[in-house]
Amino acid sequence: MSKTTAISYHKDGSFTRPDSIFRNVVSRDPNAEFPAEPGRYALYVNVACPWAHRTLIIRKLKGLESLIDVYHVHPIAGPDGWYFSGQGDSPSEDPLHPGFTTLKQLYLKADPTYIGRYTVPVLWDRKQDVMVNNESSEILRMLASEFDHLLPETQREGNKPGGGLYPEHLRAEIDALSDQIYHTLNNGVYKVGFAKSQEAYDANIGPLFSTLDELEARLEHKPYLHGESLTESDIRLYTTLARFDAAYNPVMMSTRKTIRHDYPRLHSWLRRLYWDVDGIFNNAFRGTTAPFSLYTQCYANGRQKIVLGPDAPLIVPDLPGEEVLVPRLIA
Ligand SMILES: N[C@@H](CCC(=O)N[C@@H](CS)C(=O)NCC(=O)O)C(=O)O
Repeated sequence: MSKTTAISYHKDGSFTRPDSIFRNVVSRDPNAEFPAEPGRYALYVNVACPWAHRTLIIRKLKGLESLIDVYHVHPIAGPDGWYFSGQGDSPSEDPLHPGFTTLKQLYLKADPTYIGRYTVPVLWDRKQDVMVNNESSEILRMLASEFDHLLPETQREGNKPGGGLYPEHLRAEIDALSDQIYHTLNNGVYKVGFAKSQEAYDANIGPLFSTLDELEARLEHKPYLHGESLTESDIRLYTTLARFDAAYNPVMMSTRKTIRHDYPRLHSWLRRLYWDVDGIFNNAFRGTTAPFSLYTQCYANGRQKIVLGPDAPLIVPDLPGEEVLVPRLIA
């Protein structure tokens, strides 16, 4: 099957996100096409990207750092999209394909007929030299469960309090909440911030804040979205809330409220994950969160490119730092 997808971001002024195309799975089954093996897979990420952020969180939360490599592209796109810059954490070329300087080259190596967006995250199989998957929700799930036999007992899902990140008895509830969070928040902030018509903006801003209001109420009697323990839904919400006051509110026009001023329970939930005061998350949240000012800068850049146009001035708003956005929690 030829892997093609629409490149266009907009339909009638509304931002649309095409489906990811590479959808293979890594499995704990040693006979699978992509069996979980130490050192075999690598993740390509952009530290500013919330979808890639999901995969960085789960890699650290599970303690998979020595089993799965990470390669960073430059956080701000070049003329050909994501590229390796040799600056900060980004190598000057693709470590697995010397000479490749863009993610586009990696996608075309995976499929020379590919026409579509060159998105992060990408999970790459070094052994067969192929792209396994470029859909963050699926990579999140694979990394959460399929490498467990390579990890110490305490890191395995079945041995986690509450039955792990995606326990059988909560699956329907987690899927339903993830779906709502995806449409109104994870992707909702893009539908608002990248709207190209007042109608598209108006249609999406209400559902975004209704979901935040609902989640605020939901946390009244429980520390995490589904009860006493962290689940997949918390990870999926975190990547959006960590960027909310730094980027989605000031740059992407989700201006009605901020997390730190208007949502005390969500704010305290965010600070708890971020600071990991009980040391139960292997610093997976703060340790994978970029400097907040980078989020501001990257979204200002993205909105200029996608909505305002290259001739518009690039203005990056001034914002407070970590000490105001997520004040430190002491154990
Ligand atoms: N559904 C994908 C979406 C990934 C995605 O859209 N990533 C953005 C960065 S935040 C990207 O790479 N965009 C490049 C482009 O649109 O050309 C996932 O969740 O993995």
